[in-house]
Amino acid sequence: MALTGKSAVVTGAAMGIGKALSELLLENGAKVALLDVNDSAGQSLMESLNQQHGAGSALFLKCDVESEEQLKAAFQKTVETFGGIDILCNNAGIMNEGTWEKTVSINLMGVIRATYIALEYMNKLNGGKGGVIVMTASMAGLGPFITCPVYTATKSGVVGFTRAMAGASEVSGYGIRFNALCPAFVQTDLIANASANLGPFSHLAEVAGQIKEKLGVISVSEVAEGLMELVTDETKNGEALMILTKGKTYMQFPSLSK
Ligand SMILES: NC(=O)C1=CN([C@@H]2O[C@H](COP(=O)(O)OP(=O)(O)OC[C@H]3O[C@@H](n4cnc5c(N)ncnc54)[C@H](O)[C@@H]3O)[C@@H](O)[C@H]2O)C=CC1
Ligand SMILES: CC/C=C\C[C@H](O)C(=O)/C=C/C=C/C=C\C=C\[C@@H](O)C/C=C\CCC(=O)O
Repeated sequence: MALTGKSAVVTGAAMGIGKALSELLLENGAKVALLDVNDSAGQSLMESLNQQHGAGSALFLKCDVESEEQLKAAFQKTVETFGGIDILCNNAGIMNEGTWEKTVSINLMGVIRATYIALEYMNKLNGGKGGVIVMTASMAGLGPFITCPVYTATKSGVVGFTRAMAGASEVSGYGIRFNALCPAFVQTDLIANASANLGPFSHLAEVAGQIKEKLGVISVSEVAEGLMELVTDETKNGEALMILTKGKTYMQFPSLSK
């Protein structure tokens, strides 16, 4: 999929991985709706990106993925502004084992909620043009990350939802590809604040640090490059792309049909 003239929605776009995803999509010619709860960061990012890429290239919309109403309004405004939605990056997420219900609400329910709203515009069966939906999951979605069981559960759910939607879309003819990005540790505020957010597993903070030391930390740009592969390679559907310090590789899942 060439990106020139395409329009993308990125949730959690104001900082970290979402900001890098948005920047790379714009650099490749897409228009981007930046959805985030952080009003000040979102507004300043929009102004900066529009200075770099031309007025009207980026649109910040304050939006909490926990809110059906705010998501519906943001998607509607995106379609009114850019003419449609070709790409959705379900990126917004937190890691907080102390407020685990909120972690589930944002990381898993928010992904499902945004996906279903996007389908109203993207699904060819609804008159849409099709496109691609990429979830920012995690390596913790592919194997248990013992210091944050609820975060692991949300990311495992995101991977499962992505793969099931990929199959449903292919069989139904939605014209939409679904893929998951599964980074290990990435240098953002999320991991900078992680040890304070382990809740009942705070005693395992040292263990988390040891895993991080062992696996290393990657840059947000490396994650954004992975996104571009999943967005532009139209053969990719139902994939989980692992992004590690040693490079990118696709998860090989056991086949249930054999
Ligand atoms: N940093 C890491 O090591 C890794 C992060 N991830 C995932 O990447 C995604 C992005 O995380 P980071 O960039 O690291 O975090 P971050 O904390 O740097 O950025 C997250 C962004 O999402 C926004 N956000 C939070 N709750 C929101 C909500 N309810 N609605 C809308 N926006 C909201 C924040 O305001 C912030 O701008 C998350 O889903 C995270 O689980 C996955 C693997 C590794
Ligand atoms: C304490 C910091 C918490 C979260 C930070 C960040 O958001 C994140 O998601 C980091 C995840 C890092 C996971 C690191 C290792 C996970 C290892 C195993 O659980 C999965 C390993 C292998 C499965 C895939 C495979 O190679 O077969």
